[in-house]
Amino acid sequence: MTDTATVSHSFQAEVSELLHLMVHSVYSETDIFLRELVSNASDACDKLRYEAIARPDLIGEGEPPQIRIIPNKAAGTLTIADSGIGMERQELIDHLGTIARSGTKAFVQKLAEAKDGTGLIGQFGVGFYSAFMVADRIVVISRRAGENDVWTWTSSGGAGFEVAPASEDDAKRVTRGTEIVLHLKDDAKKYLETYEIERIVTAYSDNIQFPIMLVPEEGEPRQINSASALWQRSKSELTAEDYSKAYKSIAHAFDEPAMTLHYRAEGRYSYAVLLFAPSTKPFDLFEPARKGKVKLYVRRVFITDDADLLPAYLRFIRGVIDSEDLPLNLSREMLQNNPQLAQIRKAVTTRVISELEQLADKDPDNFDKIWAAFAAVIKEGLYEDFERRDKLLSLARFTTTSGERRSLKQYVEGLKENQTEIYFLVGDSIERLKSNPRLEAAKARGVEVLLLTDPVDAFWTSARLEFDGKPLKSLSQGDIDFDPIPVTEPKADDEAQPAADEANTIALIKDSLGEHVTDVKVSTRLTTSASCLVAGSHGPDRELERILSQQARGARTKPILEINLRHPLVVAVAKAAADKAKVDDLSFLLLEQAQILDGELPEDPAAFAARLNRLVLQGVATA
Ligand SMILES: Nc1ncnc2c1ncn2[C@@H]1O[C@H](COP(=O)(O)OP(=O)(O)OP(=O)(O)O)[C@@H](O)[C@H]1O
Repeated sequence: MTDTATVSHSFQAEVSELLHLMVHSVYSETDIFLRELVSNASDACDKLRYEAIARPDLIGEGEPPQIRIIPNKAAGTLTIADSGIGMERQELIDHLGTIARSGTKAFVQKLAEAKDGTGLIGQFGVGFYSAFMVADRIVVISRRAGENDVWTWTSSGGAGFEVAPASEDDAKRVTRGTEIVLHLKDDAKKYLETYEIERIVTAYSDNIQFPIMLVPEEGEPRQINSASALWQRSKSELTAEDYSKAYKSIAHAFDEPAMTLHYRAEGRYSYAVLLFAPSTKPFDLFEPARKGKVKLYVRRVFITDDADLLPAYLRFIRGVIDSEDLPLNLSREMLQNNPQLAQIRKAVTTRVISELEQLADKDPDNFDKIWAAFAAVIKEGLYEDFERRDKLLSLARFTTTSGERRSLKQYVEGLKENQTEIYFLVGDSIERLKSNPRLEAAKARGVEVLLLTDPVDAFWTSARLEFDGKPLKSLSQGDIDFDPIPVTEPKADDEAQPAADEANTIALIKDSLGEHVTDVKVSTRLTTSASCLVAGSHGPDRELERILSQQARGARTKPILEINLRHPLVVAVAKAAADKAKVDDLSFLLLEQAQILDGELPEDPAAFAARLNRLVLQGVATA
């Protein structure tokens, strides 16, 4: 194989799936293809400007980085050309033949599952491939900055693409960067009209920092975007619409921002900040890498979106930080160890959190959107960011036995007489938690309980936090004493029921269950159920143990069985004292019931079924 031949390649399977959808899509808002291509062109110009800091010859006397849009009615083509970094042969194959971003991969999976994925296209960009919505053939001609070779990539969608050396004419014309020639489908010919192009660029790409030149078939090329770094402008000049557009173009987003933070820090270090919180959740929020996407600029030059400018628990925040005093030639090591960046990170993090606090106060609707989409991420900060833990706790909103989106401040305002702790239960669904027997004593006293169902909840709650001097306590741990809190809803029939003899009953059950539990105790938290399981007061919460053991990250400890002395099943144990087999059956039933109420299986389901049958049949026989 030589470099002079045309070589055919197949698309990665996900790309073929995506293209199939693009080609057959009935999605009406095809305009976004232009935004995607212009934004790729702008990224290419950013990369060139960055590489040229170390190698000024890459730009040299050549064309400054810019983007041109060239309609050609006779040929039926629309060309998007940039004088950016360009791609060499292998880059064309890799970048325009596969999907690298995991977010897009997840997106394609969603598309495959959805019956009609067209709504998803509008909600999440799909980059370069969206051009196949409007074009039936695409030719890409590219020259990497500083290289002699120029390459052509051609595809009509379908299974694959071809890569070949560019023709002499093409090579002469493309001195640096990339030309993307779209052979428009018949129903997409409107994109050859200059007013259409201008409309779309103004709507989606006005904030692109490089000049976007419209090259009409007649007349002179003219710039159609304002090409200003919006974050450098003063707040008073800008409208909500300006910000919304900036968000969409900087974050490649389709939703509206739920929070906008724009300010300039002056002092020891000067920098401009323009940050947004999205109102919807992206697909890659729970990537193990937990990477943020805030872009670092230095004096208007894009440096990287990989500088971790905010802690991982704020990775959903999008936008730009533009420093006046950092050096332009920041290396990767400098990014990690630069004290000035560390300062900026600290100050901006604090500012984002205080902005969220203000939003919660002044614009609860938008705050709720952020909380609904990103609570599970923000709560990671509760065990990671010791310094800001209190602030994050007051930001947090919870579903509780009293309602939804309750803050701890509201919780504390509603504390009952003698209540000194904040109670919570962790589990996997609100419905299941609501029927959890451990809630009974709290319910009888009108005590509010936080119901926590995000996986992260089992982790941060293990950190033994306090709010307003009140410790947060799990109802599935041992040492809860509800007795000092007066009962507001006494259970008449409970009182009427004679209680079983405490010492005797406990001894009987302990003897039956042996190693299956660490202890058997009388419960103060049960009023209607017979039994429940709790962890020791110093061990981990049972839910955390369950999650860790599912991930094979720790063995489970034996629980403590708590029993309700007034429950008929417990009373029956005492009554059956002389019949060891029956005491065993009843004791195990108390344990197994409690396991089932926790959403677990009894250790030996067959033995459980046999036991249940025996007891039921005895009951039927005596009835
Ligand atoms: N005009 C261009 N110049 C240089 N490289 C490009 C150009 N267009 C695309 N690429 C390369 O192809 C890759 C894939 O582009 P694509 O639009 O599919 O995804 P993306 O740009 O990474 O994602 P997104 O569009 O969401 O930012 C880019 O990351 C880039 O490396």
